[in-house]
Amino acid sequence: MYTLIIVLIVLYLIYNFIHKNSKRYKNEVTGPIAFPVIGNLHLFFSKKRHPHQILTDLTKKYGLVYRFYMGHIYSLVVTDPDLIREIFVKNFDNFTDRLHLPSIKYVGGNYKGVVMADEYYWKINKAKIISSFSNSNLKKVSHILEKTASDLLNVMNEYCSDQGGNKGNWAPRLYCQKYTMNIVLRYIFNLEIPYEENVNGRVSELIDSINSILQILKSGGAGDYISFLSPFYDFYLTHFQKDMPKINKFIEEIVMEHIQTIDKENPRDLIDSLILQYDVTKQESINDISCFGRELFMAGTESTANSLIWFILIMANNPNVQEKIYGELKSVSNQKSISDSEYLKLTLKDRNSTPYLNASIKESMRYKNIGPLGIPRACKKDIVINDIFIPAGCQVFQNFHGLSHIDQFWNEPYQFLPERFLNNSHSDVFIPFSVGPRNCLGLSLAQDEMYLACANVMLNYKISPPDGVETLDESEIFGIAIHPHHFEVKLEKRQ
Ligand code: HEM
Repeated sequence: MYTLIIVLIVLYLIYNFIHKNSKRYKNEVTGPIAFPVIGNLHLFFSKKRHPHQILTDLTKKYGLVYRFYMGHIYSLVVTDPDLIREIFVKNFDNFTDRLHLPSIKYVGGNYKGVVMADEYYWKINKAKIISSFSNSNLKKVSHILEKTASDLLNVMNEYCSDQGGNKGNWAPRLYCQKYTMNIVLRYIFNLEIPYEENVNGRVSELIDSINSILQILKSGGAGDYISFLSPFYDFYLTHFQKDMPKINKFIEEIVMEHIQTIDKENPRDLIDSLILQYDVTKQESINDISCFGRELFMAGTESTANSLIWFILIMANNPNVQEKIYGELKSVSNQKSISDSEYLKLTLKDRNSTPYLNASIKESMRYKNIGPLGIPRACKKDIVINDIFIPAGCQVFQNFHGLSHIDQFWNEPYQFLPERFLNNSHSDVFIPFSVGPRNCLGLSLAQDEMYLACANVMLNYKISPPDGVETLDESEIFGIAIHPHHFEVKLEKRQ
């Protein structure tokens, strides 16, 4: 009996090996040798290189499009900008879906929200979200952004004036998280968490829960991609994971409070606008609205917070760039007799006058791309695009890290050189928000948040590594959003 089982297992492994490595279709691309069961996942076991770096390294051997098995799932890693547009723009209908994996199912509430929604729900929900975005009084968004950026400056001011009190160096992480979180909270839920509220309190708990949920997406690995482990992983997530219920409770309480206090003629925020589109007597509608709120909250906080954190770190390491930005901002602010904002010296209206800052923000997002592999999509039907066969069920990765770091597209890609964006938008390869109808919904919000925070922080403060430290560590921690190791900076108020 045991012998038979062993023979069957060995036969299966041989079959699986041949199946994965043989070319079954004309025009199929090749890739690294894939092993039975794990496929190419073993290549990620390196301690020195992160998955996005490994996938970019592989382009040297296999080119800008290659096949990579994530466990049993045939995946295509695409670093060819033309092919990315062919797939995600021209053939969008065939690549609308996300992959059905336990982690995506769990985080996306059974594929029903928007970020992790499957094709069916995405089509219904995206229309509702877009209509809510334009209905709600989000036209006031610049006011929300300015107020939140000014709150950030105020806490930084307090820090600076307290420095005599030995507060030590300034750690930007929680403050940047709070900045982006407050924008999303105000924008979606008409809520705010004042900076005076202890950063280690309720908000911090929420941030911790979000971080561990994002950790699930990051490390789904074996449970997601090794088929016989998936049901166990699914069971574990549904029954034992404690963070999602915490976030759900937080969001559901807000939605219920909105339902009770809504003024139908005057929606306060995105949740009110969604409530107007649903029959909220049904629990299912409440679940749907809560799911949108949760997903937007998660998609909109860590992504921009980490982009901002990287910007601050990079500025500390590049004093010359920082001085150049300051010079530009100072001259713009000197030319303004009155500010167009009740809160800030520089606003979104100044963007056209600050080309060097704009270039530096772009370059920081290229240099440290927080979402180096985007959110993969699934291929619906077998298709041949640009002479490349893509099978149904294939998972397609847009290799944003490769697009931002391959010599073929950039001179000195591992140097931080804002000048490269001064006369060239590089919009062919610089696409951190993805392309096509399912690209990032928060693109302009994220860009506005970045601009307001970077412009006003740079105008008001000089940032440098703490005394005795020459440069801050720029190495990356892999996650759903790539982030730096914990760091602190010295803040000096500009006169
Ligand atoms: C630096 C900041 C950000 C970056 C780099 C970023 C990048 C991305 C990327 C690469 C995708 C995947 C698109 C695809 O499937 O091809 C995405 C999706 C999405 N992002 Fe962002 N994002 C950022 C900030 C935000 C913000 C502030 C929000 C909103 C509050 C947001 C909301 C979303 C949503 C809702 C989706 C799902 C879109 C869909 O599936 O239709 N993002 N983002």
